Amino acid sequence: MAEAILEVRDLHKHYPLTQGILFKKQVGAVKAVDGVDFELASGETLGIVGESGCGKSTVAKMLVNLEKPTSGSIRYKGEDLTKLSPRALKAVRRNIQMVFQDPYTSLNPRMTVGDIIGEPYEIHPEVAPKGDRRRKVQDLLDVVGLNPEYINRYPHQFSGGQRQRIGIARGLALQPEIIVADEPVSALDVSVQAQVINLLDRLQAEFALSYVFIAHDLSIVRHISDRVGVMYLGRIVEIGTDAQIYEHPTHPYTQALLSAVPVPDPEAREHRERIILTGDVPSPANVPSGCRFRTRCWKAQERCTLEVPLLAVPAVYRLADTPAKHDSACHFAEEKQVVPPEDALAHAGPLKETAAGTGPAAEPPGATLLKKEPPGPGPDLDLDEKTGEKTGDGTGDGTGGEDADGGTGGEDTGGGTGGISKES
Ligand SMILES: Nc1ncnc2c1ncn2[C@@H]1O[C@H](COP(=O)(O)OP(=O)(O)OP(=O)(O)O)[C@@H](O)[C@H]1O
Repeated sequence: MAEAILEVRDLHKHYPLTQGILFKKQVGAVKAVDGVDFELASGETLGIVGESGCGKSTVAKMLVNLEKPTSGSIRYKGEDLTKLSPRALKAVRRNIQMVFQDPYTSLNPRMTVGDIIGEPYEIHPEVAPKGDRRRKVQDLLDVVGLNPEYINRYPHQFSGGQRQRIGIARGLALQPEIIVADEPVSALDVSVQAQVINLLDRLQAEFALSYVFIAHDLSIVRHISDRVGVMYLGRIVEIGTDAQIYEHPTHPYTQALLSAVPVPDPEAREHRERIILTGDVPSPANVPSGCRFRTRCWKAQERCTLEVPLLAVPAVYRLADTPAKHDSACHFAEEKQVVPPEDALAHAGPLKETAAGTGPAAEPPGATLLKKEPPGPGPDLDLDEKTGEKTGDGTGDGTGGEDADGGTGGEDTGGGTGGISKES
């Protein structure tokens, strides 16, 4: 891995739970983030996936200093951001910017697009002197595929995809090195998601950006990420390259998540195995002892109640030369192919259907059920990208009806196709 630009160690965010009105007494804590470790190399994309409530957004907020960690360190080029003075932090923070989930609520409706994108210059005037700002903002609009002439328009005059482009332009304004994107496409129409993902891909190459890309959609994360970390209840339980995680997962939680990913090939879909987890995710205010996944894990044994599994290469794979050799926080980590490898989909034979409890413990309470997934709809990610992305010239985001010109439909009928592509 190239040199780490960002290093996160033992990061915690605990929100106190208090009781009493006059005399508040802490009676517990919501352990939103409870010991997260990862590195981000220069120029790479680290995807973070996990179910709602597992702490992804809280990690993102701590990376950009919107939340203060309870403990742990966040090192940017070796400097611990949690220990910097406010003044030093302000200078360093410029290099780590965030793109938010919902472009409908994250842009101030009373501000023009020019003011929204240029607002960071008020805090960091050294990046763009006053006389230069309008031109800089217009350049940014152009870079994200919007017409620079729309600088005086308001957010409501843009479609969802266009608004997210505005959010991305704002994120780029201070020329950061790292972008933390928290579910950047989940509020968008599926037809627009691919365009925004492709834009992020292009910008990464153009500006040598490193991304922390947070999402719950595993297909999108696989497409954009070089490495992927899987979060469960405030911790990363497995981390590795996208091929290691998707094709050679060793943690039961990752395997269960992957088994729910839609498979486009009907034949592969019919033969793949579906793992259905029983029970709910425990409350982050009441985390199970030992392995936090044990209450839903079909492999759980007594050891899992007593010992917290470390995020490390499992002993069985330590000396092996296999893609299963990557960090996994499970006492009984074991490789299991859940989805056929991307390039083998066309030739995939039937995946063996195994019974729950093939691990060390057979059929414990709360066992996972294994059954074949009924044939369902294919993936809903539209892989076509429209090349004509500027508005006002008859092209746009494909959402229809939300013409930045106030027109109807029309603008969103961009021409050629691109499609998501990834060099591996
Ligand atoms: N300010 C807060 N006070 C108390 N609890 C909080 C606070 N912010 C988040 N939490 C709790 O911390 C946990 C993690 O929340 P977080 O938003 O980071 O999860 P997430 O994985 O990003 O989920 P989602 O995808 O739904 O946003 C949740 O249980 C949430 O209720």
